[in-house]
Amino acid sequence: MDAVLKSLSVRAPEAADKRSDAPRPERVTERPTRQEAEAAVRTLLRWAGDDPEREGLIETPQRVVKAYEQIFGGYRQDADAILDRVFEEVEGYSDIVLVRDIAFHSHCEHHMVPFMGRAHIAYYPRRGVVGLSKLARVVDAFARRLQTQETMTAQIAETIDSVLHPRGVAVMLEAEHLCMAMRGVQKSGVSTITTQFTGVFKQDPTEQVRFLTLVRDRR
Ligand SMILES: Nc1nc2c(ncn2[C@@H]2O[C@H](COP(=O)(O)OP(=O)(O)OP(=O)(O)O)[C@@H](O)[C@H]2O)c(=O)[nH]1
Ligand SMILES: [Zn+2]
Repeated sequence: MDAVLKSLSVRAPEAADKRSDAPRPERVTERPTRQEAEAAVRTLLRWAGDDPEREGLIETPQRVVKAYEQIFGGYRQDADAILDRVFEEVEGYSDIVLVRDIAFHSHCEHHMVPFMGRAHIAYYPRRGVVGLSKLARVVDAFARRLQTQETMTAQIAETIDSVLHPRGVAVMLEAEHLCMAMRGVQKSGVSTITTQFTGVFKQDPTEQVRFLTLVRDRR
């Protein structure tokens, strides 16, 4: 079961242990109603300096909430379940499988501003392979949450590792963070690269080089 889904599970307030020496209870997160979410958008529109009642903005809160359902739909997805179908009839194929240039859009957890880029994923199958699209679906399941690039990289690698038990997983994300481009330090065109390796990719630097070479080789 996916840790983020678990951390967002709703618990009754009385279930929390009130003793001061007790371990910290699991976070209680009540999902607000759609009406509450739309009211929050109206507040932000007023905070930005606009009039939420003017014609162009009157339906914007509904649209924003609908957009959030898609953009943050990853909270309602179980990433492990995406990988539950394994194809074993692959004539014993056990060499590298690399899916590169998986485009993704996410939002940074610090500013709720988009960061976007490409994910490259490789694994050495141990017992069959998964559908290639499923790797892209795992990327989306984590991208459609509030994220840091590092966390997202680790979550993708951990999910593939723990569900498929391959001989190794390599994940690389390259992304541009609009919170660095549109605001704050205002540097455009900066890429951030993150990698996470498990198994043979972690143990053997030549496997890392093979992965990086295949990611970079554009012939
Ligand atoms: N490590 C990491 N940092 C991120 C990511 N996305 C955004 N950030 C950074 O998160 C930091 C938040 O810094 P704070 O000082 O708390 O916030 P801030 O005052 O808005 O920072 P500035 O962006 O420098 O204006 C910034 O340096 C962002 O560039 C990410 O995915 N990974
Ligand atoms: Zn940010």
